[in-house]
Amino acid sequence: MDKPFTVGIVTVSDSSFSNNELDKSGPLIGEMISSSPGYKVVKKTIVPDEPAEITKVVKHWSDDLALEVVLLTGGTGFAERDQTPETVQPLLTRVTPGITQLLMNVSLTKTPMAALSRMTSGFRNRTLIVTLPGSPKACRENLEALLPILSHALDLVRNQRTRVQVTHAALASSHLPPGVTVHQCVHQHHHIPKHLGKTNDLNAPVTKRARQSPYPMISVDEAKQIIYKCTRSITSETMEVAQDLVGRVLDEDVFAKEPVPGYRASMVDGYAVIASDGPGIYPVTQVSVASGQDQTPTLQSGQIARVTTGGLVPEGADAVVMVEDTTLATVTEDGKEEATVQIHAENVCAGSNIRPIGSDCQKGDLVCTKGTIISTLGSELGLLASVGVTHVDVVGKPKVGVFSSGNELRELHAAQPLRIGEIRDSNRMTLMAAITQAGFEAVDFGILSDDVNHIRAAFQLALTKVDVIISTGGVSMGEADWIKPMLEQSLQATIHFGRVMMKPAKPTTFATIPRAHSDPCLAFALPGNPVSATVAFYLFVLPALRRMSGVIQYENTTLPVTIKHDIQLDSRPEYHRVQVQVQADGKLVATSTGSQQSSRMLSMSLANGLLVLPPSRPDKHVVLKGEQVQCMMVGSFQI
Ligand SMILES: Nc1nc2c(c(=O)[nH]1)N[C@H]1C(S)=C(S)[C@@H](COP(=O)(O)OP(=O)(O)OC[C@H]3O[C@@H](n4cnc5c(N)ncnc54)[C@H](O)[C@@H]3O)O[C@H]1N2
Ligand code: MOO
Ligand SMILES: [Mg+2]
Repeated sequence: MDKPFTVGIVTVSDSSFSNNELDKSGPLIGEMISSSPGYKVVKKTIVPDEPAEITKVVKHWSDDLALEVVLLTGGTGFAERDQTPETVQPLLTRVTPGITQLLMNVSLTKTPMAALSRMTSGFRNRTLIVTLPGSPKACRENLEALLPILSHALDLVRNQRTRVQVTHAALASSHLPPGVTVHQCVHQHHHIPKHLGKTNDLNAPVTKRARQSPYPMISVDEAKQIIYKCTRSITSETMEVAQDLVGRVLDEDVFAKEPVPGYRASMVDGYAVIASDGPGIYPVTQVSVASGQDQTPTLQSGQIARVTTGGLVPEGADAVVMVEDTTLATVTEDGKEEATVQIHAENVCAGSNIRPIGSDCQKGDLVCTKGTIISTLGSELGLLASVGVTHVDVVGKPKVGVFSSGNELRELHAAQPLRIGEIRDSNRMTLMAAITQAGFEAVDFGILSDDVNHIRAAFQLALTKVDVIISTGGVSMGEADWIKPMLEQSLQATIHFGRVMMKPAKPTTFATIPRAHSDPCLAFALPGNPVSATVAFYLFVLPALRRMSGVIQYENTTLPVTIKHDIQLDSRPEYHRVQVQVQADGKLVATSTGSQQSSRMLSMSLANGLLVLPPSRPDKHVVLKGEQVQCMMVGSFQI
């Protein structure tokens, strides 16, 4: 059985707020919902007829708690304090006039007085919000009308099936299509695209294209959060403990397979003794150089054994005396061996200079926890090797497909010289290198022409081969910018955002493309301008790839740097390319790489950091030489 739909109930009423006993509608709705299978009331509250209070609870329940339904009762009438509909309406990202009309129609069949109720309904992202009248009777009638369609409506949202996919059969039964699991669907889309207008129709002529972008401009932080919500780690795989494990993230707790040391080992070069024998001259009856042995020899009282550091301490011996605390007494006839040695050390304690079995690590001890990154320092690899762990489960790594798009693009290595209007495809070169350098597999899907069929076919192929697709070009307002409409109209993708308030890379687009037999594919449709594509890669794609491979420990590290000259601020928050250097006094100083045109790859090639500059304000147009600014490091320092 699917998990129940989560419901929150808000009673909006000044009087019920001051005396909770007066609230009859809230409990009634709670009872009706709770007694309907498939729902769970997870939140209930009473607020006064105050827009700020209503807004706070609706936003919190939908944005933070992600409830699937919020039902409000009260405040829908004509009294001056009745402000529920006008408070809720601006919070909605999509209205559902059909639901509002259904409720009104049902109410009107009961009484014409229903016309005096101002119900409203709609979605705030994935939360359905319905304002019901305040009277218990009207609430009951409305809910009776709503409940028969509610679960289907919520099912569509939860599973993100599109209108095309919703057949009458699907309406009659709430079962999912074959091959599609609830799990897949739930993770498929997290955000309903909030188009401000109509996206371009793939079949429409240029005369019909939108002249304003229908995609709202969101902040970089919002964009990152959206991406992270859609980002899931790749299924784990078992790998041999070896160098190529570096950078991988353990997907299991790992326990020692063997104790370390596995035998009583000497900590020093010297003589294994029986501590109670005390100082004196003793025959050297055994030699134990650190090496494999078939059995443990035994030492009798009155004997000593010569041992090396890490060598096996014979049975019976309980301490090792350092060679420095002994002298040679006699040698064998051939003069090649020690016959007897004098032990000078006094008051030797039992156990001294011996590492007992398992004293470094017991068999079964936890040595590495799930989530550990096998670091380049190699210490985790050494640890695993030391305790006999030969294989571990690690989080898989996403495969990344890369396209460039644009009729003007030519392969660098193409035989013919460029014709007028043509340029070299540099984006694939940059991105493939950056992906590989970051430790991910990059699959080259070549250059796409600005032809919708070509673009669609290439994406369809990539969907079968990779976990993440990065395309560049074709995402802005031009007549050949087909990527967004193609994603939505041909691949039923959800475009989670299509513009970000930043410079460069404003038209950065992020979508998830559903697939029948696996998780949705993440698609980053980056702008064509080479610098825009590169910055967007470091800012959005790389952290997502890392998360998919289980790395959540670090991303987009920023450091405070001192700028070496004035920099003009842009109206958009800007990622200004700089070269960061470490001064002799340890201070980090940043020099701009010059003109920041998003076409100018030179501004990127010299950079190892991106200054995170705020947008200009009337009182601040420039950051001055000597000011400290946060800088996102994308490369290493020249020290
Ligand atoms: N009317 C508007 N025009 C533009 C806007 C806008 O908001 N309104 N946004 C501008 C911004 S900002 C950017 S960034 C670009 C993004 O354009 P697209 O993503 O649609 O990319 P294209 O139009 O295909 O190409 C833009 C530019 O980049 C060159 N390019 C493309 N691919 C490559 C490649 N693989 N290697 C090297 N260079 C490439 C292409 O030739 C163009 O010069 O849109 C602005 N326009
Ligand atoms: O955002 Mo665009 O990337 O300025 O050039
Ligand atoms: Mg364009």
